[in-house]
Amino acid sequence: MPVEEFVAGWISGALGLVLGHPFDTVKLLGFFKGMSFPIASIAVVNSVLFGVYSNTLLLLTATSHQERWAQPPSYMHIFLAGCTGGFLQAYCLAPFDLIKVRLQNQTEPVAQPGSPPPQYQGPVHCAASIFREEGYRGLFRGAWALMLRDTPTMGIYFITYEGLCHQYTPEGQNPSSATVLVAGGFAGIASWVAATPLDVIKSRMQMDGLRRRVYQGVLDCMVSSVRQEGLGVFFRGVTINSARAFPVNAVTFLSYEYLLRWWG
Ligand SMILES: CN(C)C(=N)NCCC[C@H](N)C(=O)O
Repeated sequence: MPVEEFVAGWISGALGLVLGHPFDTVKLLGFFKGMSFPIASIAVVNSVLFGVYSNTLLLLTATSHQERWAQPPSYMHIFLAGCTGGFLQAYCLAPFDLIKVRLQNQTEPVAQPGSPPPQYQGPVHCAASIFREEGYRGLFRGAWALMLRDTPTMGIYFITYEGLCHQYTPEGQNPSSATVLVAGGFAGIASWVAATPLDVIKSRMQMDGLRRRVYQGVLDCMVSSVRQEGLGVFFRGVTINSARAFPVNAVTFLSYEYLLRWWG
């Protein structure tokens, strides 16, 4: 099994994250102290996404990454490989994402004098407290919503990227840097527009259980959110998600492609 894609996915995910960090911080009005935890987690998750995507395509089409521009796979194969990568990355992402959401939501924009200390003192303390108070399954709270969010959206992500690259690249050539940047940016936007409804539900499920359980499951969370706030709830954060997605994914795909060309 080729491992370059895992390593390239690892590095490119970390680079994208550095660029997206200011947007992530604004998104939840929280202050996510330190970047080592998000970099480590996104790097692992992106490595799984890109590594599984590329190896699934290799299984389906018997073409390696280097051969794919000359012998493009079908959109069905790209979609299936993207969905497989998305499903497995969601499983790895679940505990990291839960910790990120819990830490972001507990932090006030401005600390009030005399206010109680935060419940979680950092990522490791947060993971240990969730494990102690909510059990092993607590670490996977919201994982179903995350898998529902990421499986189809990663299919959309890779179809958009590969489709735009092919559209703007002469037959048999590698896409130019500008094409990779634009295609990567739009792939990020398309995937986040598709992901936002379940992203909202996922975050609510992850915060559920902190004090008491409110939702019975993903469907119940969807129904009660729509009842209370209307359909607009599914588009909460879509603008900031898209603004963040363009630069993050442009850089992610550019560094991914260049690392693979450099090693190939
Ligand atoms: C949930 N969705 C839509 C995605 N994960 N999309 C793929 C982009 C991944 C990239 N690290 C980012 O954070 O934008």
